[in-house]
Amino acid sequence: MESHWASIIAGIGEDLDRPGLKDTPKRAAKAFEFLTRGYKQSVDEVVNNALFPSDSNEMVLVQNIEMYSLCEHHMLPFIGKCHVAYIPTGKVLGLSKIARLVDMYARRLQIQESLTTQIAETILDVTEAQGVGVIVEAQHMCMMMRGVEKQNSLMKTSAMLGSFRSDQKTRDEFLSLLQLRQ
Ligand SMILES: Nc1nc2c(ncn2[C@@H]2O[C@H](COP(=O)(O)OP(=O)(O)OP(=O)(O)O)[C@@H](O)[C@H]2O)c(=O)[nH]1
Ligand SMILES: [Zn+2]
Repeated sequence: MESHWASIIAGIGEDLDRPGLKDTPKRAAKAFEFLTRGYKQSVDEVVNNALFPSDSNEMVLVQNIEMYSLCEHHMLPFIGKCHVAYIPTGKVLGLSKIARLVDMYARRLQIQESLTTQIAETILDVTEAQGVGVIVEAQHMCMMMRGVEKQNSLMKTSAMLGSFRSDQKTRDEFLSLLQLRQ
C-alpha cells in the first residue's frame, strides 16, 4: 500500500521529496490498514464466547454506537450512529460485543445498506434471538466534501429481522425506546 500511496501523491502533482511528505505514504498505508481492519476480524474472534444464559425475553437496545466507515464507491468516510436491538431467547450477548460487531463491519469498504444488514444478520445468528432491529444514521463525506455537496442530509437505514419484521408491536417498541433518549 505504501508504494501505491506514493504514486497517488505523485499523481496529484505533489513533491514526494518535500520534508512534510517524506513519511506520508507509510503513514497513509498504516492509517488505511486501521480504517479497514474489519477484514482481519471474524465473528467468532470478536464475540469470544461472551454469550450468557438469561431468562429475559424482553427487548435489549444499545443506542448511539458511534461508527466510522468508508464508502466503497469513493473510499471516503461515512460517519454516524448505529442502534441495535434484539429480543433474546435464553442467552444474551456481552454488551461490548454488539459495538465490536458494528465496528468489525464498519471498518470495511461498505455501502450503508449492506452494513446495516450485515450487523443485523450477525446479531441474529450469534444470539439466536427472536428478532433483531438495526438502524444506522450517517453522513457521507462523498456527498458533503465533493459531488452534490449537501451538508445536512442524513441517510437512515434499517434492517428488521424475525419478530421485528413480523410484529408491528415489537417494531413500535423499538422505535419508542429509541426516542426515549437521544
Ligand atoms: N445507496 C448508497 N449509495 C451510496 C453510499 N455511499 C455512496 N453512495 C453513492 O454512490 C453513488 C455513486 O455514483 P456514481 O455516479 O457512480 O459516482 P459519482 O459520479 O462520484 O457520483 P456523485 O456522488 O453523484 O458525484 C453516488 O450516488 C453516492 O452518493 C451508500 O452507502 N449507499
Ligand atoms: Zn461515496
